[in-house]
Amino acid sequence: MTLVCYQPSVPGAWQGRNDGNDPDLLRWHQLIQPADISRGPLPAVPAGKKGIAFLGFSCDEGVRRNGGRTGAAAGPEALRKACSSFPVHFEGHVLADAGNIVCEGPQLEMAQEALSATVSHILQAGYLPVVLGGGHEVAFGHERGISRHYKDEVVGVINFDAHFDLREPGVEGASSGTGFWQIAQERKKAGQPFHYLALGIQQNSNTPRLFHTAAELGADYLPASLFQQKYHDQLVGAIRSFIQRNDRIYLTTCLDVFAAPYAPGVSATAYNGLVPDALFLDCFRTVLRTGKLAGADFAELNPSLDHDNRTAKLAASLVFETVMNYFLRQGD
Ligand SMILES: N=CN[C@@H](CCC(=O)O)C(=O)O
Ligand SMILES: [Mn+2]
Ligand SMILES: [Mn+2]
Repeated sequence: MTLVCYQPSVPGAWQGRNDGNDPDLLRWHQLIQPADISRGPLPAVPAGKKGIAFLGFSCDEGVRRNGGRTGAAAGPEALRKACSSFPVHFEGHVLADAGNIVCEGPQLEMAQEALSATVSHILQAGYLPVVLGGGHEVAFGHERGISRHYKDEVVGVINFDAHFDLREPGVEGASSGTGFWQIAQERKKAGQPFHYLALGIQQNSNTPRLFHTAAELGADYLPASLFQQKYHDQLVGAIRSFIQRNDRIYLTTCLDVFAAPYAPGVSATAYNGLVPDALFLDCFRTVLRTGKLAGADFAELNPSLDHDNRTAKLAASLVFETVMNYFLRQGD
């Protein structure tokens, strides 16, 4: 595959604790298969098994254009490190590392196009793409790649985020805050519906204009204030009914949806964000267990602002959830 902005995974990206080579001692770094997809195909997935391909999106330009605190370009590297020592609780399934799409300087649109092409290549190879951001401008490229692959299907977008990211591009163009508005426009052009569910929206982080745009575009959202145990059934019910309206689901998690003590390593921290507790996990797993998941990503990790790697570890735990639920989901 010919690719711009592409770098294969660097040697040493996956390193961690080693307890030995017996199958019941293995960790992800011992099993992951690095692939240079500019030179050859991803490894074949054995019959009856599943594959997940990680892809880094190393980019600061979206957050820079959005006036935020840059540093998310180092997110993929930190996330790989934080995932490296996870134990292997599955057999026969393939974890591959497809490398990185790198945004050089201001070339955001080119990097997003490369991301889109690579995501659709990964899907074509029978893998689930799990994209490691990067700022939330990762969403536009990732979703375009999924929609490119699932041309005739309805792809719903589920975004765990404090923000709508429904801004219209400004003088500098697209940014980390415009992704879902851009997706809505593309859907309109193609005569397709825009199905968008934002979870964890903060009133104190979104202008009335953004709430208005959300209403105009027919976006669904559940505010952060609803994330209380007493609303458990309402939350899970709303997520389930959104999923039912779609053939495929693109899941994106903006790490600033979490409260600052859990996620200090993001551009825009939220003092009153979600707590990554059992209630959140139930909501997150409801999406992962649908059988419709077409891709997942984790955005806005900024290692230069992190404390004790806690944001990286939280994001890595969600990657672990994604892998476990995708590989071990019953009924397919
Ligand atoms: N991807 C982040 N988007 C937010 C950032 C807000 C901020 O930097 O305060 C937004 O555009 O609203
Ligand atoms: Mn956000
Ligand atoms: Mn966001």
